[in-house]
Order: sequence, then structure tokens, then C-alpha cells
Amino acid sequence: MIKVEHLTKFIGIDKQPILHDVNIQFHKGEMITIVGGSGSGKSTLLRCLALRTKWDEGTFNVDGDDIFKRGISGKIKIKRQWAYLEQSPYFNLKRTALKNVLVGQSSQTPWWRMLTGMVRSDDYMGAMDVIESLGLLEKAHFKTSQLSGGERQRIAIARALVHGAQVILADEPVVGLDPKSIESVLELLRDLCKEERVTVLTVLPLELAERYGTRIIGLSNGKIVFDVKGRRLTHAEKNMI
Ligand SMILES: Nc1ncnc2c1ncn2[C@@H]1O[C@H](COP(=O)(O)OP(=O)(O)OP(=O)(O)O)[C@@H](O)[C@H]1O
Repeated sequence: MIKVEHLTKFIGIDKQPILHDVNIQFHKGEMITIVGGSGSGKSTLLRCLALRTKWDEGTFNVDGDDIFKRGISGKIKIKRQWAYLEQSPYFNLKRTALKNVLVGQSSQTPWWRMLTGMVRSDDYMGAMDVIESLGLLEKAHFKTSQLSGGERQRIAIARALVHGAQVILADEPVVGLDPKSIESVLELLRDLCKEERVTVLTVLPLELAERYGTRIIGLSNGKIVFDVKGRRLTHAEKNMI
């Protein structure tokens, strides 16, 4: 279980809170969608959870481990086991999709492997299995520059899984994609939650959040204003964000 308590984040010299006393608990296999108006703190929340930005207050407990009390080893655990997917994931476009999956993200991979692209043969088999399961086998040997936006997002998800991600934090992963790609990326994330017990937290527009989320968290002015499971939002809830 993952437990976030009193997460607060300030900005500027006047210490304006952009996240204010956020408390969330989440479990394996949940597909949590985060909704809220522009500037409500959605991306900051994901960046805090990915430890891409400093927390000013709060505790972070993952499967019984107090991440901040464990110091650097706690942070390494999160960076290795949690994947943070940006809107436009970083890839070496000259490398094939397969190579990008194998080499991984910088936070998950030793520097020499990033630099040389060297991989072991059992890594190769594992990566091909994951790529196949995500429906991209025929694209594995394409240069990443030749893939569509939706295919690149799926390759980013494959990369996260090959490197053992148990939690995927995805910030607006379907922005700019066509309807078919949106469906394939979100169905893939939903299936991973159901079948592999991966936990996904993703920022999505309201309509997609309702369609794909098992749980919807609403943010307004850096605060959680609702946290609902297994149903659509009421008009009153929609008006809160
Ligand atoms: N590094 C920063 N310096 C100053 N202000 C920041 C910084 N990061 C975020 N903010 C401010 O914090 C607030 C929350 O930003 P955040 O990007 O988390 O919102 P969001 O809900 O993801 O917005 P959007 O939907 O427009 O992407 C915004 O008002 C933003 O301007």
C-alpha cells in the first residue's frame, strides 16, 4: 500500500502553496485518474510522487517503508520501481524502439548502459515479450523517429514495464493523439492494472477519466476536493474543479 500524508509544496519567496495537505492512499491494481482545472496542481502532484521535485512537507510510505526516512535508498527505490511518463517521453530517436525499451530511462539504467546501449540476451527476450504483448512486435525494429505518437507512448510503457515498474505515473499521456491511439494507450494502461496489478496514476481530461479510471481524484487550488471510486462524477463534483 502507498500512503501519502500531508503532502505540501510551496513556490516562490512568499511560499505560496501549490499543493496543500494532500492525503492519498492507493493500492496495487488501481487505475487512478486525476482531474482538475489548469494550474490546479495535477502535474506537480505527479512530479512530487515521482520525486522529480522536492516536497516541503509530508510523509511518503511505500509498502511499509518510510521513503524519506530511508534517505537516498528510499529515493532510489522510487526512481527504480516507479516510472514517470511525460507527455512526450524522451527517446533516442535514432535507436530502434526495441533498443530504447532495453536501454531504459536514465533513472532506471546504469550510465554505461545508457551510453553504450549494451544489453544482455535475456533482457532482449524479455523486452521482445513485453513489446509483443503491447501489440508492437512488427514495430520493434523500426527507428523510434518512424513511430506515431500513440506507438511511442506504448513503447514508453513497454520501457517502464521491462525495467520493472510497479507504479506508472503518466502526465496527460494521450494529449495530441488521434482517437484510436487514445483508446489503445488507455486500454493498455487499464489492462496492466487489471492483469498485472500495476498501479497507474494519470492526469486525463474529465471524459476519459470517467471512462477509464477505477478511481477519480479531483484537484482544485492544490487541494483534493473529491476522491471517488467506481462511479461517474456528480454535477456537484464536476463544479468543484
Ligand atoms: N516551478 C514553478 N515555478 C513557479 N510556479 C510553478 C512552478 N511549477 C508549477 N507552478 C505553478 O503551480 C501551479 C500548479 O501547476 P501544475 O503544472 O501542477 O498545474 P496543472 O494542474 O498540471 O496545470 P495544467 O493542466 O495547465 O498543466 C500553477 O499555478 C503553476 O503556474
